[in-house]
Amino acid sequence: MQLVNHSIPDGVFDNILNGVSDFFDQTTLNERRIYSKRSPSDRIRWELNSSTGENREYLKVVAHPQSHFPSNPSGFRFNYYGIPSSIYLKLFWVIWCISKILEEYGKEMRRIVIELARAVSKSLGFEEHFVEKALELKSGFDVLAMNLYPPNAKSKGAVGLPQHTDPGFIITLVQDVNGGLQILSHKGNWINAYIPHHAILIQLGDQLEILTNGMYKSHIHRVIVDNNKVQRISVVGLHGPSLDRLINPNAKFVDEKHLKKYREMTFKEFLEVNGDDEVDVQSSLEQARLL
Ligand SMILES: O=C(O)CCC(=O)C(=O)O
Ligand SMILES: [Fe+2]
Repeated sequence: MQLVNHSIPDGVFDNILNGVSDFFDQTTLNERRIYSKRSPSDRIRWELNSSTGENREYLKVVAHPQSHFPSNPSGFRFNYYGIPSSIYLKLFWVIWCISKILEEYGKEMRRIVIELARAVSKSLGFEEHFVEKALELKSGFDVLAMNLYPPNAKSKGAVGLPQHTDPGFIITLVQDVNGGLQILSHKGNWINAYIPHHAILIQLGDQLEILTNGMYKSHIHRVIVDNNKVQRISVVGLHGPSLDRLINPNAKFVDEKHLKKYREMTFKEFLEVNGDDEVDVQSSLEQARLL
């Protein structure tokens, strides 16, 4: 689904995509490596995968309930592991310059997500706050992932990101150039996602599938890079329930004909099933499946 009439000023999209592009342009790979995973408590996480199975660099930042953009010092590491402080200061400066943009973007996406939660509640026949309450979205766990895919000439294969679903309620996505993202249709065909300029792509996440006992399906998607002449940036908002919230198929969707298909887990447990931690925001829908 694409949201076009969203009342978010165009400048918010231009700022975030330019800001993320500046971040990658103004820093070297070695400098960005500072944010490699070192501890599960890190609130900023960088990774580069450059192989036949995945060609993507990303920076993930926790955006809610507490934003960890580097204007908030708890999100920032200083002077560990013998890395010269000049590199820390440079990265701090570069990210600090875009932190207001990230914060503004994160807030706009949350507003959209709450509006969608109300629309989804009504579409399910519940009162409009049903989803917000069931997932405790007020203290929902949101992560922004800033993804950079190389042009085909620089990738190690056709795959930007292998097929997966994303945890959470709703996933928002904006991009600088079209190309690469594909969504699996219910008939089993890969559909190229075309996202108009200044539109937001909305995908459904695992916890909505669990809450509705499989009535709404989490979107299976992947990124293919072999047609990309230029590099592509996407900014993905993973908007989830509160980490401590137990997520269970709602009774309305369970009866003798529709048995409970997923086990009950807190969102945090769900994110940790495969040995990942919450900032990795990896799916474990298959492990949660009972039927
Ligand atoms: O970059 C894209 O188009 C998709 C990224 C994605 O699926 C993710 O970050 O989970
Ligand atoms: Fe994804």
